[in-house]
Amino acid sequence: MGSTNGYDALLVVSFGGPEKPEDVMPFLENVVRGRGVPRERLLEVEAHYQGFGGVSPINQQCRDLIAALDVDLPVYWGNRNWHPFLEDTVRRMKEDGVRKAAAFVTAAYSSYSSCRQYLDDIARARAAVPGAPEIVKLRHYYDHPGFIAAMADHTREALDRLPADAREQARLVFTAHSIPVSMARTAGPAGGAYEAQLRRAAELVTAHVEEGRAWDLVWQSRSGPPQVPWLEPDVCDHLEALHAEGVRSAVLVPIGFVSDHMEVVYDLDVEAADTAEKLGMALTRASTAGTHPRFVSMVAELLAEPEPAPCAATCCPAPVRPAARPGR
Ligand SMILES: CC1=C(CCC(=O)O)c2cc3nc(cc4[nH]c(cc5[nH]c(cc1n2)c(C)c5CCC(=O)O)c(CCC(=O)O)c4C)C(CCC(=O)O)=C3C
Ligand SMILES: [Fe+2]
Repeated sequence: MGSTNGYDALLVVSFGGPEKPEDVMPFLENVVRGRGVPRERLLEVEAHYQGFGGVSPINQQCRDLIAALDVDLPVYWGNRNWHPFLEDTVRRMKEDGVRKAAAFVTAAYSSYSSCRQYLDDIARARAAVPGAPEIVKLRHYYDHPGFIAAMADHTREALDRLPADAREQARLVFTAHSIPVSMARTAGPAGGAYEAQLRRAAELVTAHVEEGRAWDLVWQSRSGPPQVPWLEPDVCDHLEALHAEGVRSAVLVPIGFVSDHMEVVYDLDVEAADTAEKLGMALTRASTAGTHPRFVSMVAELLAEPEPAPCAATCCPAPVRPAARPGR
């Protein structure tokens, strides 16, 4: 599919992840630089990565998505936190003569972490490369029919993986990365957009799967210092609450992510699965959009849309972080 907007390249922008054990700590230090994440939390998360051989799945998932794309443009890939770094990619784009690229970010929703921070990453990379191409971030796609169709298909598959007698009553438990409550309040042009968009996507997916089936939206992968409030409830606490209400089966739907990266395979497939087993609940997990054909074709459709208006400068502001206490 061609582009009507004068794009001469597509840039896939992602989070990045380590691919060998010795890269895990330097990667994590990039992620949390200046963000007040306690050391204990970092060491805990390091153990999750080392438990998977020091390899995050996310980079390979970006390669797979790029390989699956059917677009008539050269495709580049740059990350926020690990190689290939965005700045190196933007330099290569400039050397290749790219003048105006569309950026597809592997995050579908509004918030500082899922939108503004990527815009800032792109701006910083461009500032470091004299003559850098113009880079236009494609719009949020949480409600795009391609994303919704992919998630609905994967949710149906996960329902089918439940024991037959557990399907009828199974709750759909949509999950997304928790963020600080203060970040959630200021997400999007009028605030609250992260949660509102997630609710909308969950509603659309449920309507495609089975109108009227009960669903919830809960949070996973909480980070940050314990005294700072983040969105709750956590998915594991929620499974306990459901169990106490008499619910005996659930399908986890990681609607907040677009690939089965570490947050999904550790926090859901290890931790939440463990919680469900202890409770005696039947639990399956839907795959993320990944390389589902409708998700892949969505990228080409976004490229063909009229160029999106840039986000207002006041949209999804950077959080004001409490100054680190002395001795920390
Ligand atoms: C909204 C959101 C998304 C979804 C949008 C998007 O996809 O961008 C997301 C994705 C991801 N988060 C990831 C990993 C991590 N996130 C962390 C920490 C944090 N995430 C936050 C938010 C989000 N994160 C926040 C507010 C923090 C606190 C620090 C800060 O204010 O920035 C930490 C630090 C350690 C810890 O967990 O405490 C890690 C290691 C990976 C990679 C997985 C892999 O390697 O496969 C991915 C895709
Ligand atoms: Fe994160």
